[in-house]
Amino acid sequence: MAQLISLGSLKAPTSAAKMRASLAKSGCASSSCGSSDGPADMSPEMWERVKDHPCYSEEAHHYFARMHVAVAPACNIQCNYCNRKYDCANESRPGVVSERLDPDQAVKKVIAVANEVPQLSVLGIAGPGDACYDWRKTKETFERVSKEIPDLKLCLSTNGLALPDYVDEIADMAIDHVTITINAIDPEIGAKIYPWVFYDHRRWTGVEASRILLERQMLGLEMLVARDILVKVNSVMIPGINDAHLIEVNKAVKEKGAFLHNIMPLISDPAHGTHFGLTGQRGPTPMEVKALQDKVEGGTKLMRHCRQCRADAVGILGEDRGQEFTMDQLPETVSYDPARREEYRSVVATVRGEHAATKEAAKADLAEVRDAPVLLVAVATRGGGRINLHFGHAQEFQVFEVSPGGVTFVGHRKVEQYCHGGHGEERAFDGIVETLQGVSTVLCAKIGEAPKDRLEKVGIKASDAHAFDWIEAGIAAWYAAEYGTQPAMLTA
Ligand SMILES: C[S@@+](CC[C@H](N)C(=O)[O-])C[C@H]1O[C@@H](n2cnc3c(N)ncnc32)[C@H](O)[C@@H]1O
Ligand code: SF4
Ligand code: SF4
Repeated sequence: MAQLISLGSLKAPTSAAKMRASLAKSGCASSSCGSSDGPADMSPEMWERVKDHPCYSEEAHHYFARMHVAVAPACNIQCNYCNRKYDCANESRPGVVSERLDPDQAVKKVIAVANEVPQLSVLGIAGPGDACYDWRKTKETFERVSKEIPDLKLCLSTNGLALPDYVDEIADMAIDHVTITINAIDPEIGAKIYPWVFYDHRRWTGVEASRILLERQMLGLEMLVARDILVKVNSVMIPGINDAHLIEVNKAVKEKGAFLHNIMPLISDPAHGTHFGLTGQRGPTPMEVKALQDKVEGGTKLMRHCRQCRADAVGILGEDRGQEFTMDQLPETVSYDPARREEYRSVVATVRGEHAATKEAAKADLAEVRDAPVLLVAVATRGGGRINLHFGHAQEFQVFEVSPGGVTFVGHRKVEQYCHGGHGEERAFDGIVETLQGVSTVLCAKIGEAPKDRLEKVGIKASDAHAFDWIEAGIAAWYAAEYGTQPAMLTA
């Protein structure tokens, strides 16, 4: 299985033939092995549209990467949580960029990344301002990239105010995925989030501003759905302002046909210079986010794996390779070579087959279901769907809920890396313990005795007994060993 682990590291796979041979031996050499038609709750046609999009499919994010190009700096509204002037190269947060690009530079960067990052499947424009308000640059970038790399999926993110003006062009350009940020459907609540909007040549404030924004967001959503474009709705969860209200937002966007709802925690820090940062508005804890997400289950399908990326992020979700591709590092001229991306895709098709097969096998291998607890398990992974990262190297943990009913992904939690070869391990460890609130066990590829004992003292077990297992299968095996009951169903 060593070759598969090298895919799990998500560096460019170098020995596709070896990997296929290994899979053939295990009786799973074809991409049709397992459920290649996708999850049971999705039609095969829909699966085809999302299966390579790391944000629209939780399963795809183990294998595929996105990149954002920061060509849209201007914005037509103000949100109380956003300040695009504050920038830090080490920070992963929406609206943050190291350099703004013009469409020429963006095309060059996309080609350079596509040549180097074979996992790349999506090009997104998420600001740092608004992709629709800065439409001329968004459009030119997408049109030119599509000519060079026609199979790259195009994706944009907008507050929705200018969206209805461009829906027809969006459809003509085959942009299949659009994200609208909708934080409230009640203008009174919206007024606490948006101090002003700029619309129809003038600035609007207060409830009137939110009413206009809301009407335009809903109109844009309806127009996109009518053209069969997949819409993801982002909502920033702001405790005490719109947290309880997001249940209503979820219902409303479901009625209008949104495909996904992404409830994201407010990131708030006085140093960012935002209104909320300065007034001390806090963001929710991971457990508060989970509790809200659990309440809206049954409404619009939830995205739980969003990493709240920078507007110039590059790579697999959770890793950011943006600093490797700044303009000053790119060659004078670039030309697209599809070979590595093509090879990678064929390898992933095979590996996915095996992953699906392990789940099918686990379903078929049901043990008697007995009373056993519902637990949260945190997994250290570098991608590829495996438990393949050292505890001390994790910058985030993927969290799964496990019970006799199954294994379900519930979110990720970012942490400061424990081992950094310097001071600060104490602080990092305390942060990890706080972030892992509610988690009973950590599964990782390796963990030292010292951190393991310290975790145990605060009631968190840690184990590397399932190193390099597929994540869900590893969790299921761990659970079966601990509680004598195999989870009944494995869901991604
Ligand atoms: C930078 S925006 C770009 C797209 C567009 N301007 C918008 O707001 O939808 C990308 C996403 O990040 C969210 N965002 C920006 N600042 C945030 C913060 N401080 N905390 C949480 N989410 C934030 C926005 O609400 C939006 O959903
Ligand atoms: S709409 Fe987007 S870019 Fe504009 S202020 Fe809000 S979060 Fe920032
Ligand atoms: S911010 Fe969320 S939805 Fe956007 S690219 Fe990152 S993970 Fe995907």
